[in-house]
Amino acid sequence: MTIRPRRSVLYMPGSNTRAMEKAKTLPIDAVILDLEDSVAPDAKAEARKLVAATVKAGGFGRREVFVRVNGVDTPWFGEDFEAVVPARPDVILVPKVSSPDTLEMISQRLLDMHADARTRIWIMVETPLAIFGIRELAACATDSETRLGGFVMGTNDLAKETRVRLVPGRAPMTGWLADCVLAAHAYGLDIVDGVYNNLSDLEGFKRECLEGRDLGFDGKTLIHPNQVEPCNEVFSPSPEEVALARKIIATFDLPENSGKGVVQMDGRMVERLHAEMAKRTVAIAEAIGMA
Ligand SMILES: CC(C)(COP(=O)(O)OP(=O)(O)OC[C@H]1O[C@@H](n2cnc3c(N)ncnc32)[C@H](O)[C@@H]1OP(=O)(O)O)[C@@H](O)C(=O)NCCC(=O)NCCSC(=O)C[C@H](O)C(=O)O
Ligand SMILES: [Mg+2]
Repeated sequence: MTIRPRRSVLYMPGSNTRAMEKAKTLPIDAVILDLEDSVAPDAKAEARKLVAATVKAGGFGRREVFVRVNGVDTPWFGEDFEAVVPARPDVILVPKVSSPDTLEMISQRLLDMHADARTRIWIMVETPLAIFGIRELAACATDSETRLGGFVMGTNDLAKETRVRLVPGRAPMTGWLADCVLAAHAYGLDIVDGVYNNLSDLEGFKRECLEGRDLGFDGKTLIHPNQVEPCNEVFSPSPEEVALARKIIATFDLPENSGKGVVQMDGRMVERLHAEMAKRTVAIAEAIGMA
């Protein structure tokens, strides 16, 4: 089983050369070089050039490289796309996508530009309409031409659009988050949780990481290097979980269990579905260098 870990996904403004260089030294799974909200209108053209050159130059190692372009309804989208696609990032992240039509338009554009086959499209889920239509958006993954690879939650924009408050525990939003996780995983997509704005509150941040992990997110988007370590810790399996996973796999590999769907192990029921989950845990551990 091959798995691409996406525990820690760090945003940085595409206008900030120092941050983009620093990202190459951080233990993150992915970077998002941002051309949208963190770049002021007057700085967009310069940032676009800088991001295209940074992606082309490479040096991010095993870290996956996302570029967040401006939304399709903005004056910058077309030029962002023209500059970023030839640079061949792993992912182009498109904000404020609310319907499959937009996704199809983006895919057609990639096709017309003969984009590198490995470049995927991810979308930010951050409008009320995207939440209403999340299943239809996720179902676009069944058409490989859309290149849809996953979702990133935009919890700040969701709060802005709905007037929901970003309170500890996120109770007002939990139903939406859970629906998005369900839709993503139903169609084999990865999904990454939104950001935690208070970068000096690491306790609150860790609590929100745990919340996201327990809801089924694959990782969390981050805004500052000090969030990386606690995030990786929460979204990595513990050594005990990996050891248990190996034991479950080994138990089902025993010749006497070959025909069994369920066995008893250390006083608990273990089914083949647990062996499948265990294989995923081990694959993640291997991918992050734990095993
Ligand atoms: C928030 C910040 C502006 C704070 O920056 P700064 O004041 O420079 O912080 P520090 O002095 O503590 O920085 C220490 C060193 O770390 C580097 N740094 C800081 N942030 C990053 C980063 N994100 N990536 C890489 N490196 C970073 C500094 O350069 C310092 O390095 P050094 O000098 O070598 O020691 C800043 O953290 C920041 O800009 N964060 C990202 C903001 C961003 O991208 N926002 C957009 C995404 S969030 C979003 O849009 C939400 C979504 O759409 C929604 O709707 O929810
Ligand atoms: Mg947003």
